[in-house]
Amino acid sequence: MFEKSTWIRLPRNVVVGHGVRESVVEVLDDLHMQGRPLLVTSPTPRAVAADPIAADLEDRGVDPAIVTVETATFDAVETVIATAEAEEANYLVGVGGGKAIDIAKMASERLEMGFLSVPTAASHDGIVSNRGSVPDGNTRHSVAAEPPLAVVADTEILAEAPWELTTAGCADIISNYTAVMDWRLAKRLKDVEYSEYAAALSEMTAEILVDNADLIRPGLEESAWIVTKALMSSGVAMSIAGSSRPASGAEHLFSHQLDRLEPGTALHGHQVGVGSIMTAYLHGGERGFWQDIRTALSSIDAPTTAAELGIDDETVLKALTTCHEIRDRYTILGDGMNERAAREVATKTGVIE
Ligand SMILES: NC(=O)C1=CN([C@@H]2O[C@H](COP(=O)(O)OP(=O)(O)OC[C@H]3O[C@@H](n4cnc5c(N)ncnc54)[C@H](OP(=O)(O)O)[C@@H]3O)[C@@H](O)[C@H]2O)C=CC1
Ligand SMILES: O=C(CO)COP(=O)(O)O
Ligand SMILES: [Zn+2]
Repeated sequence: MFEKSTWIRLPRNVVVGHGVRESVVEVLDDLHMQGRPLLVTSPTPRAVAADPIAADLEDRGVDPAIVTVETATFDAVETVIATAEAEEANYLVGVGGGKAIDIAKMASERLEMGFLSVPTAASHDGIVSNRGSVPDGNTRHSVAAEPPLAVVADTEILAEAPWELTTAGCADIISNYTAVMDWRLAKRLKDVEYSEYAAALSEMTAEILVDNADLIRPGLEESAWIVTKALMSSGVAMSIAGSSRPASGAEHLFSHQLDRLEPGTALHGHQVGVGSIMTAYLHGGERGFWQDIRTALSSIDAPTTAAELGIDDETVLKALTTCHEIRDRYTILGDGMNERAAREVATKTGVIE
């Protein structure tokens, strides 16, 4: 008897475009979300978007509360939960980069409340995903969490964000190539759960982004549009898969380990991009695919070396040789690289000198 079942959780409304920040109230109405919102944000996104959204809401007769979080920690999630309870909030609105949106996701899961995702940076593909990434002890990767009921992505705000945030988002997408290679390898070697639809969507998303690399330039609203759509498509792939597998392989393990060794030094997307160059090399040896990844990253101004990440060579080697321990996810790293092999891949790909 066929007993498999699947439950794909996706946002109901996705609104992307110029000035759509002002549509938050309409989106709430459309979802029949009533009562008091708690805006969950971080310092810069608060000034850029959360305060103006709060003012819009007040003008429309809604009385929002607001909480600002500084770091992606479980303490921050607890602060949001306590604030939501104290302020008698009925739903959450995450306004910011990956940190604010993930904290809102995790808190909404615990509070059993809906939430809206309002990205202020096209820097990561968690904008629509059903994953939340808040470090907990040794766990740094994402876990299942509440997906947003709706996304409101204002391309005017996203285009004005610092260019490196957009290049980080592009690199997070380009890394889908190696994530899917790792996923297929794990399917073949370990028979892990695999979705061809999610894998194809993830690869196609990277393909479209790379094909449009010429259009992705600083300050252009069209660029913000292209990158944001790609980030959402990648998030949908994760939701279809019910895991981050389509968008996270060994290159993400490398990045998560860098977050432990050198917290706050480089952006998530930039780290996974550099990781992807090296894991593409491991998948394809000298045959050239890793050069394609590196070229794609350079074409959108994303870092391709440890020096450009601001991370020293020894830390890169330490991350490469230990990151397979981060989670139970089979990748091209297998049961780990030794130092000589790590030095070879990092040197051959030009990541370290
Ligand atoms: N859940 C998921 O599926 C996924 C989650 N992630 C997670 O997302 C995080 C990475 O996201 P990322 O956005 O890079 O991290 P942050 O949210 O930390 O944002 C990066 C920086 O950008 C600033 N910022 C955000 N918006 C603006 C703006 N409009 N103008 C100026 N500055 C701005 C932030 O300011 P400030 O310091 O004031 O906040 C912060 O300094 C990681 O924790 C990663 O693990 C990544 C991919 C998928
Ligand atoms: O960053 C992600 C996808 O881009 C989420 O992946 P993780 O599950 O490795 O945190
Ligand atoms: Zn990522």
